[in-house]
Amino acid sequence: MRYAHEVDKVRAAEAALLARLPEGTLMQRAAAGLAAVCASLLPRVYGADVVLLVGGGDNGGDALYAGERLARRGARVVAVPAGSRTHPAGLAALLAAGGRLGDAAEIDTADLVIDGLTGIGGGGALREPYAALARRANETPGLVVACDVPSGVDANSGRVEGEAVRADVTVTFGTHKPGLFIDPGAARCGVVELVDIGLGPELPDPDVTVTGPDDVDPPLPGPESDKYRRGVVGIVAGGEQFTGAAVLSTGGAVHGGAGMVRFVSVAPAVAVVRRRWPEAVTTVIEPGDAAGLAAAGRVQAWVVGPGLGTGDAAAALVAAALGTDVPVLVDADGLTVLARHRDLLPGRTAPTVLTPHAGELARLLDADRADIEARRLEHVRRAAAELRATVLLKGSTTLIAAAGRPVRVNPTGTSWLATAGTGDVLSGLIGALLAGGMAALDAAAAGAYLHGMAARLAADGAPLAAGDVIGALPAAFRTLAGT
Ligand SMILES: NC(=O)C1=CN([C@@H]2O[C@H](COP(=O)(O)OP(=O)(O)OC[C@H]3O[C@@H](n4cnc5c(N)ncnc54)[C@H](OP(=O)(O)O)[C@@H]3O)[C@@H](O)[C@H]2O)[C@@H](O)CC1
Ligand SMILES: Nc1ncnc2c1ncn2[C@@H]1O[C@H](COP(=O)(O)OP(=O)(O)O)[C@@H](O)[C@H]1O
Ligand SMILES: [K+]
Repeated sequence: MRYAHEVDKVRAAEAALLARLPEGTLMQRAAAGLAAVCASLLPRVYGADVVLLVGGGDNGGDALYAGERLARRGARVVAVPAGSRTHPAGLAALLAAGGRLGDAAEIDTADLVIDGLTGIGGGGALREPYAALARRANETPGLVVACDVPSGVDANSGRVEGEAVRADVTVTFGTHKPGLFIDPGAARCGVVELVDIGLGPELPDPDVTVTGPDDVDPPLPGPESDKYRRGVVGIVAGGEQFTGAAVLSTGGAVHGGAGMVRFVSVAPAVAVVRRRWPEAVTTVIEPGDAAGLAAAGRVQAWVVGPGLGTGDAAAALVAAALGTDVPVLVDADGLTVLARHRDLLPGRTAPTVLTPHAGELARLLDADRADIEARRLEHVRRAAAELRATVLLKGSTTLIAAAGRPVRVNPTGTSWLATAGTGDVLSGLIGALLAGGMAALDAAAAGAYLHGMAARLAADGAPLAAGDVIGALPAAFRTLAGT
């Protein structure tokens, strides 16, 4: 499992390690790793044109020492300083190895550019001349290798406020930084290579982990299984007018491995679901009939909200589901209802999973949507703590938080998922995994992984419809070992 640490943890670990090592050791380890990756990317190091973009801090120092190593192997290395200060020992080493100082125009013809403008010390939008150098590096036909973090990307959050380097490869040191995994920063990194500088023993538990195939462990049927033991998921979705969300959520559950799907709603939604998913066992209720929900039969997890509406009838059903002692996933309209009835959450004894997009989370937290999108990690953590739930924040990087646990980042998504109805599929899928007995955080992470994988398989470079994601769920499950 790949993992990441925030900057303060990295600095503390570095300080602990530095205290035991001769001065400069860590920077030399970082530079050696960076130079080795650069050398592996060049057809030939000897004679290659390498430009170093050198900021005023130690990130620039790393780039200078990596440049020294490449110069010693015969590369023509030019340093372009951006700060009022340039790491003096690093610059001296580069010059002694045959490197020289140059200007920004040399970026245009470089075979390889090393971005050493800012690393974990960067903050806010890049100022000039840093920004202009980043812009120019983004236009060069040569390779761009970011040192530690692409400059302009906030290492903790992935936030990009102005110009940011778009790297082909990012060579990061000691541990990953969360911003390398979270968009928009993640999209600037290219391939991420981790260089071991010996930090491991000094590092605390990670702040963020990335779900890998080995972490996705959905319940599988065995000889003892029957439909009840595999898990019955109850879905409360759709209304008089909106029936599509109900169909999609039910489809996600049917193909998500539920032993049985119970669908509970008003007559028009039940009619449509029954036609599309004869596998579902349906119950017709009057609008807002909480007793009807309770009488639908035993379930091991509820999904409530897609297409439900946001009025009093919907609120009664959300309250009824949250009043049970089984896991409940609240999505879509259910979240809008919850924003007005936050009192429904604290009394729960069973797990609650909330699956908002940024707009829905903004309503839940009384926050600004743009602020949530800019600082997704911070907000998803805050939501999990304040709402006492597992919170899955949807969007171009799906993040999943539960209090006291590392935030999970989902790596499988694709921007083709940005189409109406795909979120409804996700809710049914996670509901099925909850009903199958998975813990809330694991179910949400596994659901996001399988959903993103299904979308990739279904899209294959072309637009997809939400229904295609359902159709590709079996193929997504098959990508996991052991299924
Ligand atoms: N610690 C260690 O042991 C190890 C650390 N290592 C390396 O050190 C890096 C951290 O070095 P660091 O702390 O010196 O910070 P760094 O990333 O160079 O940034 C500071 C510079 O950026 C500038 N700057 C900032 N924001 C800016 C903006 N918006 N726009 C423009 N400029 C801006 C800021 O300017 P100032 O604010 O001073 O004017 C200052 O000059 C780390 O990422 C890794 O590469 C490795 O060698 C392994 C061992
Ligand atoms: N730019 C994007 N890149 C990757 N995935 C995205 C992007 N935008 C949205 N998604 C994903 O698409 C789905 C949309 O869900 P949602 O917003 O609830 O839509 P709906 O309510 O129409 O079903 C979520 O899984 C979300 O993570
Ligand atoms: K950098």
